[in-house]
Amino acid sequence: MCLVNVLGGTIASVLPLDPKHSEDARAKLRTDCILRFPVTGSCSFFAAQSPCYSLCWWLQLRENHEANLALFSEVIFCCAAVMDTDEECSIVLELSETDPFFDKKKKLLQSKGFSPKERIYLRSSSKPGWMSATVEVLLQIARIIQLNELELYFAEDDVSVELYSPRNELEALNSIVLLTDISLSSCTHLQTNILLGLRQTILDLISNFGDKYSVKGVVEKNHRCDQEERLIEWGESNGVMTQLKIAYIEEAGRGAIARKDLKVGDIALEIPVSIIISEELVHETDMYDVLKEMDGMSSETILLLWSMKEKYNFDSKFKIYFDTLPEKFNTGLSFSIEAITMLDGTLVLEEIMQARQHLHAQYDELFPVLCNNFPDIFPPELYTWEKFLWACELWYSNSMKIMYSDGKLRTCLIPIAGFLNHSLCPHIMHYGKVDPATNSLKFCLSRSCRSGEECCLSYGNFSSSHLITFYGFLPQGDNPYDVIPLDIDGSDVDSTEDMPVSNWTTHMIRGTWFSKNHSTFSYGLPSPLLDHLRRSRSPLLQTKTFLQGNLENELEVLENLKYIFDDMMDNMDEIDHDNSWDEKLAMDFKYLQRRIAYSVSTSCHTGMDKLKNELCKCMAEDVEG
Ligand SMILES: C[S@@+](CC[C@H](N)C(=O)[O-])C[C@H]1O[C@@H](n2cnc3c(N)ncnc32)[C@H](O)[C@@H]1O
Repeated sequence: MCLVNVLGGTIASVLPLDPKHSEDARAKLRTDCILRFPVTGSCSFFAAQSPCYSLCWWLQLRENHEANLALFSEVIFCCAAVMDTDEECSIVLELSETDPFFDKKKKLLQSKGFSPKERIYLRSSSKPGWMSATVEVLLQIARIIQLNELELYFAEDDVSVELYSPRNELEALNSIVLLTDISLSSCTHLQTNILLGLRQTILDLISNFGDKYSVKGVVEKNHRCDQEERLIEWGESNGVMTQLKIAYIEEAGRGAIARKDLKVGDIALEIPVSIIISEELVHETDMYDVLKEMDGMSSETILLLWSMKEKYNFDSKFKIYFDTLPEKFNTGLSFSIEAITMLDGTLVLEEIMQARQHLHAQYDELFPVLCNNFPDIFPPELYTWEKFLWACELWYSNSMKIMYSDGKLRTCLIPIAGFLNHSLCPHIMHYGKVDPATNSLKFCLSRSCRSGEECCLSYGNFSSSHLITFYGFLPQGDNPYDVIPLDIDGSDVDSTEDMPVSNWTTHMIRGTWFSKNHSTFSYGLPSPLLDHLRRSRSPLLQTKTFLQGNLENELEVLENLKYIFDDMMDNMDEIDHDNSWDEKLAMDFKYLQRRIAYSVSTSCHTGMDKLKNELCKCMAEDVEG
């Protein structure tokens, strides 16, 4: 018997995923990330489901803007342009054996006719279309190599995929640009022409991709940004170099606008380490002397407490920065009871409730003890619950994790960079590592940005539930990370040699509109989930055949799934008051979750109809036979 529970629902029906698995996986991913893997979001699938609370309590509630290290550190897949003859060269794309998902990616590559190490020849040919055909092959391989765990879960092996996610597409395209740049440094004249041609083709693809998939922020022209301009002037007098100016963007507060056309590889913003707010700053304060003696006090907590006081320090070096911060952050953490009540039946309800409870517990642990014992250092009027919540929201929504030249990851506030908004199709993807040569943080473009266009970052591969809770917004466009995790009982499914079970230990579902394959046995649903459900119902059946027993099994799988998602929709009653910012966000999220559940239910329904037809044909053949 296989039980499926949707994580979410009402609070009472929530079953947590196995926390051990999540933690192990997170730890593994983190290690990989720091050493050689792009951090963006690989962890967020787990983070969104299983917040863990420990020393670094407030930070771990949210994987804050992660260090985006990939293109700055080791190239994550072996790739080399090998020069063959004057007129011909080849590029080798190799999936690294140390990739945490090596086996799964290898299988996917093989299903598309590629091996983990492929040499692609670039021939300057008179045949029309040779370049686009070559680029398509390079891209197919690069996309698979660049998949993160969640994208891999939803990857389909029996269709030609044009897009796994905007993140994946931009990573794949940029990895080929990087590869051609490496090759261009050592090649002959003729090879240079071929490689430059390839490079330009990829740059054009990046530009077209941005035009097609990005949702452009609309600048509100009648809003002044005097304070923000003062901050930029202050930054520039302290060594900041920027190609961006600040403006108000509809529904997103302030944002950064390109002052001129910016190309892939251009540095949009460069911030010297000297104006980054990190733990070193606090070391110089008397507050640090008190806090460092306390057990379990993390540097993030110390920074948070420091920022509560520094905001009111007229002599602060960062006064101009603090003056530009909003008085209210409007994240899920400050949702009203009315808005929270409206979230009943949704995934975000649990996330917000857990986070709030946790923050309250942490506040109670620190206060009023600190104020009573050290009133000069912790004046009670600055350490109220409201001010504490403000600081938590500041650090959740504005901090970034940065790797310094000493190899240490630090959680930082970065003046000016804090104006960059998030996009599902970002211009800047890698910004997390201090350049030791300049001792500065560089925000380089992974896709071009036209003069006057808003320039956006990726905060990480977060679900909308996570973005609402910790950032207070729902991104525009289809978010591929909006998954509904499923807690499936019955994971000990036996495998036989010819029918191996896919070794995914957690399962999930997302809007079936993301899928290209709605045929029988696929239905737009993730194959690891379907395989698991099939095997747990009937381990010995030869699946994906049109035999009666198998079709009946298949039908039951879809019936069960449909039942769960119909139930989810029934539990999300439609309430219609969207007066305040939080009630509007709650309604928008509810609509999103309903849309996902509806798409799953509809796909199941369509699949069931197809299966019933097949069953009828099967039975008719039996009768005739
Ligand atoms: C790092 S700040 C970016 C600057 C911010 N807009 C401001 O005015 O200070 C992060 C906050 O910006 C807003 N934000 C970022 N990306 C957004 C987006 N795509 N849509 C709407 N709001 C966004 C959210 O309020 C989020 O908490």
